[in-house]
Amino acid sequence: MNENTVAFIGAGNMARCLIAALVKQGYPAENIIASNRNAAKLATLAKDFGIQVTEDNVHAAQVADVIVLAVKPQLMAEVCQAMLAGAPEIHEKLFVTVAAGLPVSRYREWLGDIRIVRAMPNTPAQIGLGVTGLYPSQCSNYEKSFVDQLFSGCGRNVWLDDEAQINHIIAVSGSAPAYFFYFMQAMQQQAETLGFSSEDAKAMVAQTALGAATLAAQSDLSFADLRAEVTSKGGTTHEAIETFRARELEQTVAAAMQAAIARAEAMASTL
Ligand SMILES: NC(=O)C1=CN([C@@H]2O[C@H](COP(=O)(O)OP(=O)(O)OC[C@H]3O[C@@H](n4cnc5c(N)ncnc54)[C@H](O)[C@@H]3O)[C@@H](O)[C@H]2O)C=CC1
Ligand SMILES: O=C(O)[C@@H]1CCC=N1
Repeated sequence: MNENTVAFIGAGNMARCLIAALVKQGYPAENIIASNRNAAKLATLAKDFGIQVTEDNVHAAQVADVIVLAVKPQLMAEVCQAMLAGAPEIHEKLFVTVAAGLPVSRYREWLGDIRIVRAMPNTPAQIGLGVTGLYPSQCSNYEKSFVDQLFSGCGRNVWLDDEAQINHIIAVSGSAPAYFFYFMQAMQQQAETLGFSSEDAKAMVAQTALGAATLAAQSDLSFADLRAEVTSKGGTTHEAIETFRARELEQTVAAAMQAAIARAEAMASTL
């Protein structure tokens, strides 16, 4: 499978995470090509990972066996239509898209009756600790297993039977690293208010998050039971948790996740 050439169309944050994971898992760098409008990003990718780079999307698509679409959803129509105009034969290749919101039906309007996997990774992919939702359409078993391998270095893959679930995965894992970063940012700010240096505050918050996440991932206990282990009756944690509860943390989290889903659904109809 490693002999397939993989082209990334759009070489921003997400493409960089995926390329980092691929190269780390031993995918041959010479079989990866990234195309981008911004030459500076390409130079950094070439230097960091030894991959091929180009500013010509059509060239990248032509030399590839698998084309990973990684531009912003708002640019996807223009990028796909320009690629197909430059190289009509590419509609025979396997496409993977990481864009939020856009359904398979839109790609078929732009590229013809293509075989495609919608993927929803997240940024911890770059250190092999990501979650990727995958929804295949008209793909062979070989193609599905190739895509599974492509994302396996990113962390955990979750294959979906229903395309609507991709929007749910956005809320649960695609967008979710940002929720945790926001929570950690708020904690760091308060730690600094308490007198810790910015460096110490960040290190303490990150280490606590790492410890809690690792413990939760390795434990058979539920999140509620793990929380109970920390919470002494009449103690400090109880006061903190009751403050979150009084300010409706659970309802806030649910509303934020529903807002992410609603945005993805709106993108499907407006882009
Ligand atoms: N950042 C994230 O956590 C995640 C992002 N995604 C999806 O990944 C896609 C890319 O997002 P990011 O990497 O965050 O954005 P980004 O803005 O970092 O990367 C997009 C790249 O596309 C390049 N570009 C713009 N027009 C182009 C063109 N005509 N041809 C070639 N390259 C062009 C830009 O220069 C930029 O480097 C989006 O569709 C997003 O929905 C999916 C999951 C997670
Ligand atoms: O914010 C976004 O739209 C993208 C999709 C998931 C994470 N980032």
